[in-house]
Amino acid sequence: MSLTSLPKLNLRSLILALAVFSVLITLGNSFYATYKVQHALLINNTLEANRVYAAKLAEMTDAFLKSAQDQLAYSASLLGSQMHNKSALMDEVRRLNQQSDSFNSVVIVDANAVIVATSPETLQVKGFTLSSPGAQQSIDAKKPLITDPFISPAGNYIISLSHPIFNDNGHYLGYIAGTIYLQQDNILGSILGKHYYQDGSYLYVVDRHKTLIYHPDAHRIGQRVANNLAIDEVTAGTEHSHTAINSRGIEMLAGFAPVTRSGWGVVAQRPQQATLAGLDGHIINVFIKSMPLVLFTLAGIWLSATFISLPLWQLAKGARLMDKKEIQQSISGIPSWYFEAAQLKRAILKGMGLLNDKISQLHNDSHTDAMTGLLNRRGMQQVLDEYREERQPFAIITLDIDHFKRVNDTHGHDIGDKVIQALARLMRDHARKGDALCRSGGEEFMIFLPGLDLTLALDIAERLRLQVAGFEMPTAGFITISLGIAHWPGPALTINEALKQADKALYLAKQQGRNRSLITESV
Ligand SMILES: Nc1nc2c(ncn2[C@@H]2O[C@H](COP(=O)(O)OP(=O)(O)OP(=O)(O)O)[C@@H](O)[C@H]2O)c(=O)[nH]1
Repeated sequence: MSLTSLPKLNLRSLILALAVFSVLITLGNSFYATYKVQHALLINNTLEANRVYAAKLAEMTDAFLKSAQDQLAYSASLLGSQMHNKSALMDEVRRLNQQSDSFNSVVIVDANAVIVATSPETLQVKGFTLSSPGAQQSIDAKKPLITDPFISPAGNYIISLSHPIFNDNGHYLGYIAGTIYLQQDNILGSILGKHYYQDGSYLYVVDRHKTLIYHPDAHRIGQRVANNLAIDEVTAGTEHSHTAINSRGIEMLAGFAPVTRSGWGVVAQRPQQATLAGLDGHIINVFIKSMPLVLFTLAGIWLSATFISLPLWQLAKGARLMDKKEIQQSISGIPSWYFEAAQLKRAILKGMGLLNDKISQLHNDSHTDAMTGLLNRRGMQQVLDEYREERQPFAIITLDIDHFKRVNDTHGHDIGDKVIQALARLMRDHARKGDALCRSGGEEFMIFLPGLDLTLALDIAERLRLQVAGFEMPTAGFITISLGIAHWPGPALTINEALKQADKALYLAKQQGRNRSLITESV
């Protein structure tokens, strides 16, 4: 299909299409940008909130460990002189265990790794010689210690905070330890579990070997976590946040902070999907809220497009109907309020003016005899048609120069032409407004006199004849004319018949000696 065969679009549709396209592109662009900005904002805010949250909890955990170690240090300082006093030892472990919720159990172990006192006593491990790595760690260290997780003699998975006991001479007597049962209710749960979020958010704690020591899913405690960037970084002592894939393959927004005292790491995380869940709804909400303004804008564009294109549309419509008579006036009335429309209107009106002049000139030319300026046969026919249509009665004078051949023969054709032109001038001088003067043949003329009867027409014919006879033609001198007169009364007679009567009268005038006017009423 060629371009020219496509249906033509109008200017208003084009402006509308362009404006609507621009509005849609701008809207799409701003929604996309809003979505992107909100997306980044939500993720960054969540990452930062999780980092701050993890840092806060790491700080709280650190404060708890310090307080617990201070408590153990105090007890150790009391026990330096009491290691032989079994009841004092029992009182102290009971006090420590019951006075606060810091520990699940408290034990005192002598230098030979034998448990000498426990609280609660239900543990029934008193007298038991410890061989667990945690116990050995505490004995070997001989200094305050937070152990790695290990299995206690009572079968609990624990970590232990211990403090060495020395006598006044600085001799090592053993240690006092508070334990935290990792897989049961414990102080870490009290500190960390209270802050549990909704919508899939959770936090966990790893020790310095990346072993989970606190996790909302108790089954996971004791597991070592590999290939987790957040854990790698937090156990290296870094406080930060970034996305990480959890053990179930879910993308999480993780914030993490180290607990410096123990080398542990606290990780707080939220599923990325939960963070972004509201975003689509938010964007749809923005879309719905912006709709009234968008529709208002589109209506404004539609009105503007109509207003802008109206003058050009009216001019184009006018130009298409240029051949209609009244169109020039209606084009003049088009309000062309901007430069291009005003110029086009001017050009169209000017073009139409020139065209009309040309047409009327051509019309005149085709209806006028060039030599005399009188009507030619076509012009004559038009006048007769109008009379017939209007049923306008008229008188006919047909006239012919007498012996015109002689003028030509004597003075030449050019002088003959001048005589014809002079006669035409005389006829015009004698005519009333409304008479139609025609050159019907070489030296033959006709005059139509609307509304006149035969008598009046005869008078006029006579006056013209006398005028011509008394007028000296250039070079040719005096000439005479013969005239035949008839009348068309209306549809009772055909115009052709009336013309024939006039011809007949002229013929008779010639026959009767020329230079006369005759009436014939019937052929
Ligand atoms: N100069 C000139 N002569 C014309 C023109 N038209 C016709 N004639 C001449 O007019 C003459 C008419 O001659 P005829 O028809 O014989 O009639 P006449 O000589 O006028 O004689 P009657 O009409 O009988 O009085 C011819 O010689 C034509 O050549 C014209 O436009 N110019």
